[in-house]
Amino acid sequence: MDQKGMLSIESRNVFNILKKWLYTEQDIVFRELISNACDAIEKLSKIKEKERSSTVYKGNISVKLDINKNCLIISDNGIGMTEEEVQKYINQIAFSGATDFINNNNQTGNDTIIGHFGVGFYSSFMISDHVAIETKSYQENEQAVRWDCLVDMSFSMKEGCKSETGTDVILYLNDSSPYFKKPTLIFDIIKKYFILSKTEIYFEAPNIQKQLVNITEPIFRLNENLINQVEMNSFYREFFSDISDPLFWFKFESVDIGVKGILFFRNTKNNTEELDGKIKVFSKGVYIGENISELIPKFVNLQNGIIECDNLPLVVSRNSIREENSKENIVDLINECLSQEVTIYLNNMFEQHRDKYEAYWPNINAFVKYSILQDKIFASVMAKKAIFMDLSGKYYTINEYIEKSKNTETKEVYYSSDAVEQSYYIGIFKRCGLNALLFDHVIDQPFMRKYEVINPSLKFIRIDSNIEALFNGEIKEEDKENAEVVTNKIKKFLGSRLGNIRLKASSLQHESISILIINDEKSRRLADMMEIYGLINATDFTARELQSKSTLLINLNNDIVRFILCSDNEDLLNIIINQLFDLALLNQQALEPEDIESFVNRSENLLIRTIKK
Ligand SMILES: Nc1ncnc2c1ncn2[C@@H]1O[C@H](COP(=O)(O)OP(=O)(O)OP(=O)(O)O)[C@@H](O)[C@H]1O
Repeated sequence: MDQKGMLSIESRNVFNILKKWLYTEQDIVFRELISNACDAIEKLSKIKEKERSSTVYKGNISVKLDINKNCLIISDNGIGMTEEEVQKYINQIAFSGATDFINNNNQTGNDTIIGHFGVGFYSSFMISDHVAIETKSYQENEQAVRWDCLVDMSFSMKEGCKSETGTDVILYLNDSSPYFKKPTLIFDIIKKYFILSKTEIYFEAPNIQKQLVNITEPIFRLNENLINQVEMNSFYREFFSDISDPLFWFKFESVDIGVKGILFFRNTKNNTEELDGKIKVFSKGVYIGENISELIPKFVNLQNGIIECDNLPLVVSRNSIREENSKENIVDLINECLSQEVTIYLNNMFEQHRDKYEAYWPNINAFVKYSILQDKIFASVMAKKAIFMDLSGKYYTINEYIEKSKNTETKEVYYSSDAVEQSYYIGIFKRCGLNALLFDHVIDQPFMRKYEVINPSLKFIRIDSNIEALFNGEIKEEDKENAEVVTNKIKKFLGSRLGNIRLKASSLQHESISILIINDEKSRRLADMMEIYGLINATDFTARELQSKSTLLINLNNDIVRFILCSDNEDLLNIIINQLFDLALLNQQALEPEDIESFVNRSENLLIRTIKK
């Protein structure tokens, strides 16, 4: 029973296996055949280089849809094949000429020859049942070869009639082929995969004049100081189909891992853009994918960019990127490199061009904060570089703000989450010479919580919460009795309207404040969370009130409050107390719709009283 030997393969099934396992999209045919043509050109130019040939060699590829002959022809003026090479590399599936070429021509591993499995050519049977090759080798005295193969794997070889060096791959298509109806499908595929190919690729079809498809010398590959900004912007807009110019861009290169590229920061001021940007990855000039999650850190994906890494294979599946390069772990290296490059660039801008950083901030604000929440490398440097505008319109980092503000010991930072909703409190702060930061982007809340976790001694307090201490509110011994009288009167006239709101009378330094609703920061945050998770309704003030402990702060130093203290006019007290309470609710955006009518009536009543006086 003991046996040794080579496994055999039923060759007639090979095409089916190739079609099913390796190739799922027809795009692959064009990618493989044009890659072969690029390889053939690359090989010939390397040979010419080595021979120090005096004639200038310029490779080019043309893809032509011929409706009369029902075929698609992919021609190159590359190295071509001898009869022997067709026998070896085409008639034997899974036999690549790439390794032979590198060995025979003493090439180093860092060339840009693409193929290596020796199967790509056979993807052509995905769209054609009859494939032919007309080829002539660059070698002198070699006869041109014509090779024909049908989908049943029967082939014939004979002397060809090609007179120029190079190869034509001819795919005979069915009448029903979609490409005859819509030749632009081919144009779009070539553009997608080979837009950055260094070799000129032309396309020609009935009713479509021969035209260059790719950009052989894209502007972003130029040395940075040779780049014209206007041309760069128009390249960007076209390449990424963006209506706006980029905010800014930077190029990067890591020689160690063989990766280079450019990142464009998107101008998101219209807020109509898709959340994710487009990071297009190319290997040896061929497009291999967009926003590949293994390669690109999630936060970098928010921007647009081009990454070129010749060490990546033209993968069939994304997972194989990781497997193929598991030794070098190129995926992780590229991922880390991108995190670092973005971090270094923004950190340098913060450190060296603060004015520029601040000017871009409205546009990069959400990106920087999201990235801090997402990426450890980025957060380790940039968490301290997030800036916030204060009430006077100046930008500060949290640390800068704490250092300059009065609250150094307590490290309490007051903030407004909505300058319109909290305008009354902002007004009070400004009147009292106090300052606060604007945290008015949705991402500011999670950012703030993370910042507090990292810096436990720091507390963020919303401008309408726990602010009593700011006004040096205190209750003197001699005021205690007055405080009780005022509180009782207010309780009496507000009755059930007070709900859960507690009362507190205090002598505040600032006389202009009469009564104020103050929320407890902790319970308000809890209520906000419950609202986010749908446990309470945003418009249900009573439910919110139950969750957020609010206090009605009464300023004994205010004239209206003094009037309440002294007056016995129950009718007037009722009007004034309810009016003040409605105003306090209004300032909290919490005046319920059913109370608005009585508020308006009471206001009119007060006006009539004033007129009659
Ligand atoms: N246009 C061409 N000009 C010259 N030689 C070619 C051309 N197309 C294919 N060949 C030869 O045929 C070989 C097999 O091609 P095939 O596409 O099947 O595999 P590959 O390109 O080597 O590797 P891969 O499977 O990764 O594409 C190539 O290595 C090359 O030697």
